[in-house]
Formats: sequence, structure tokens, C-alpha cells
Amino acid sequence: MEMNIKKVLTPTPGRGLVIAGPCSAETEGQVMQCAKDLAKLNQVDLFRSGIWKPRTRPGSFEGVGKEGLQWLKRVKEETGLRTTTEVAKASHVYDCLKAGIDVLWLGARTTVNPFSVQEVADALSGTDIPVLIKNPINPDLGLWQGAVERIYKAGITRIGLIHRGFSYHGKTSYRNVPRWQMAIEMKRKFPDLQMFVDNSHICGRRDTLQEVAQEALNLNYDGLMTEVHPRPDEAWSDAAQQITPEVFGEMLQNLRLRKPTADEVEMADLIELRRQIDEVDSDLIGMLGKRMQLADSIGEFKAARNIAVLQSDRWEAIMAEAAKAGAKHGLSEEFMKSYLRAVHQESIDHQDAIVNR
Ligand SMILES: O=C(O)C(=O)C[C@]1(C(=O)O)C=C[C@@H](O)C=C1
Repeated sequence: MEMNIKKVLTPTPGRGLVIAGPCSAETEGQVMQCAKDLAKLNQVDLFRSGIWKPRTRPGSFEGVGKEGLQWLKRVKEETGLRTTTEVAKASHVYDCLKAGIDVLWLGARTTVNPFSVQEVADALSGTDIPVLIKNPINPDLGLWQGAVERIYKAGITRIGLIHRGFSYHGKTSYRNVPRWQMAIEMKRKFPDLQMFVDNSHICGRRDTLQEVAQEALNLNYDGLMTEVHPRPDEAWSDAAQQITPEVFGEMLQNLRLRKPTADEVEMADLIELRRQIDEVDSDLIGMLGKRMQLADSIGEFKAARNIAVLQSDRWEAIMAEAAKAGAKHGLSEEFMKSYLRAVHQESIDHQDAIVNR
């Protein structure tokens, strides 16, 4: 789909874009205090706060509702900070437009549902308010892409992406695993869309916020969305991941913005290193091709003798040996596992084609 996308926020040279504010607007006092403290940092581009909170189970704090929009209006009047909040229904959009909210965002639980996205898109039609779109809860790039397309088709041209990580059933130190490759793929599909990292939802805790924000800047994200609360421990939602404006200010100080690419002088050295990488890649592909030819021969052997393609004991042995060899060369266990799984599947596919002939 041909798109003419514009920036949601205009960057200040030399620093990344910053969206910050409490997870939820709780009281007028809490919102105003947070906004005033953040405004003092002089680095915040947009003040965020949840007014309607989609909670997993009923009974948790579900947001103050419409009343909170007036507090955001006051934030803008008294601090000059532009404001943003989450919308999930047509009525939310109308209320926000009436209250003069500057930017809207679609949450992960909305992006996941095309009916909801379409309802919001229809309500947006005829307006030109910028919209940020969080990734869906599950790692389905199509849903994220679909949400962008629905909002764009409604006539919105200032659209951005928020990477908040994905639900994961296994053991992990993240609240929502980042799966950076999904965001990278989204950037590849939509190079003009600004990309923000929601480090609060990826981490779910305070001590890793900085590390994840830096990782995003290393990957050339445009900025971050972080949850900041004047008294994080007392927050009515997501207390564990919120930090004070002061700690947030320190975090911003410590973040290093990266240049998008090398300048002309640096480029010469980079070109030589890239040439060497191309050579190694070409060798690796040649070796993989050779490996698959051997798998084909084993496939012929098995076809002639009616032997199963999968040989679990042999594969276990290969995995164990390769993990050790990989470690010696500085390759992580995680990388070795996914590399070997891909090789094994390709080998099985090759042999399947032969034994099924
Ligand atoms: O050794 C075999 O029997 C093979 O088929 C080769 C191979 C491999 O690619 O290394 C592929 C499938 C088996 O599960 C185990 C190993």
C-alpha cells in the first residue's frame, strides 16, 4: 500500500524524542505534579497518561474516565506540554478531540482486534490528529501492519509506532519480550513511521528500563515512551515499572543517541569491513548448500531402506557439540539453538522431498 506518512513529533537535533507520564491519571494533583516535574526536565516532547485502562481482569482500577481529560487540558495550559492518551472506542476518540488532546494512541489490546481498530479509524475520519499504534499483544506483524493501514485509510497521515513487547508464556526476565526482529521488520515495511520503545511495558520493572531504552536507541528508534509517576510505589496501576521524574531525568542523561549512519570519512573503513562480511556470508551459504547436499544423500539412503527422517539421538549429539563449539567462538547459546533449529528443519524438508518422491 502506497503511503505518504508524516512525522508525529518533530525531533530536536541531538536528542531522541521523549514521551513520558504516569501509567494512569489517578488524581488531578498527581497528574499536575508529574507534568510539572517532567516539564522541568526540558526534554519531554509529549505527556502521556491513561484515562481509560484496559485491565486483564475486572476489579482492577479501570481509569478515571472522561474527567481526566480536563486534567490533561490543564497540563497543556500550565506546562505547555502536549498530551496523549489511549483510545479504544469511538466515544474515547470523540471525547479526546473535544478536550483538545494532541496525540492519540492505540493500545496493544486494541491493535490485536481489527473490529476495534476499525471503530477507532471510523471515528478519526475527517480529523488530522496524530496517532501512535502499539504492537499487538501477540507477535503477529500482520495485525500491527493492518492497524497502520486502517488508520491511514481513515485519512490520518501522522502515524507512529510504539514497540511495547509481546506476551510470552515461558520464563523470562521481561514483562513482555521485545522480539526486536519484529520491530525491525516493521521499520523495514514502514521506513517513514517514527518508532518509539515503550520500555516500561517491555521491562515491567525499574532496574532494566535504561538498558532496554539504550538498546532501542542502538537500533535507531526515534525515541521512547516511559511511565513516570511522582510516587511510583503508590501508583494505582503498574507500580513496579514506574519511576520518579528525577530518576527518569537521570536515565535520559545517561542515554546515548546514535548517529543513523557513518559519515563520509568513516564510511571508507566501514565499506572494507562490509566487503569482508559479504565474503564470509558467501562462504557460509556455500557451506550450508554443501551440508544440504549431504542431507540429500542421507535422504536417498533412508528412502531406499525406509528409515525415518528424524533421528533424535543424532540430532541431540549435534546440538550438544555445536553449542560447545559455538561458545568457543563467542556465539550465544540462544543464537546456536535458533541457528541449529533452522538448519535441522531445512535438512528435514530436503529429506522429506526425497523420501516422499
Ligand atoms: O543423520 C541423519 O540421519 C540425518 O538425517 C541428518 C540430520 C542433519 O541434518 O544433521 C537431519 C535429520 C536428523 O534428525 C538428524 C540429522
